[in-house]
Amino acid sequence: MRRKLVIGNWKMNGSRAANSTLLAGIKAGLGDAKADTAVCVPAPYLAQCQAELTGSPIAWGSQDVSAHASGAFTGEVSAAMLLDFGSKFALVGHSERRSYHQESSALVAQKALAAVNAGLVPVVCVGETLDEREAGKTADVVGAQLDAVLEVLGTGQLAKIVLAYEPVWAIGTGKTATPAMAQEVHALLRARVAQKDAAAAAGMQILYGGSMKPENAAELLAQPDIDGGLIGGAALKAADFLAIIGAA
Ligand SMILES: O=C[C@H](O)COP(=O)(O)O
Repeated sequence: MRRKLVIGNWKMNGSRAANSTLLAGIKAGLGDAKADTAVCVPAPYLAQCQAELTGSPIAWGSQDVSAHASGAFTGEVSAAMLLDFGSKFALVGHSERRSYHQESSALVAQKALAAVNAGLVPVVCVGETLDEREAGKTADVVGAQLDAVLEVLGTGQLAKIVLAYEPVWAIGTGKTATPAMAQEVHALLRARVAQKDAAAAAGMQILYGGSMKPENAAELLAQPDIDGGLIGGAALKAADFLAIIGAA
């Protein structure tokens, strides 16, 4: 039985004061939630998460990680640096990184590998655009994005990653994939992982992201291959984030 995992992706939002209020609200309302919980925050706030979340059940992580271990890579943050601040997760290949920063699937795969090698859990994001979906290319697009990662990870490493299916057309738009649409893609992603490592596929947490909110979370999270959520906008309000965690 896979545990449910709900991750809040704050994107480029927050301030020290607002973060404190949000984290305190989440901690206060978490109760005995059954789902695992984490927040992926802008890198400058990792120290704040470490200070305010250590000892709580809430894990934290980054929204990106360098493919390189160290050196002359201005502006990048290495996996070791993220670990220095107690991070557990690193998002890799979020569609906003792929589209605004031209990150290729090959680079995303190298980032996932760097994370795994350092002991971070990469949350590998895949997803198709609306044009790709309407052209019937969803399976090919997400399959190719996944394959790039499967190619670089060695035996045993597949059990150390989390996948997130985020249809690009559903991110921040208020449009959500129907539970059936999301389930179909999650099942095909799991089947593709199973071709390489059946045990890892059976245990792999595959999260859905894209306008998940309290009103639609329960139905999405009830699907057999949806193991949690990667939450954007609704993760910025403690009550909404807690409601989604409660639905998981
Ligand atoms: O990483 C989170 C996703 O991009 C979803 O964002 P959203 O919940 O605001 O649609």
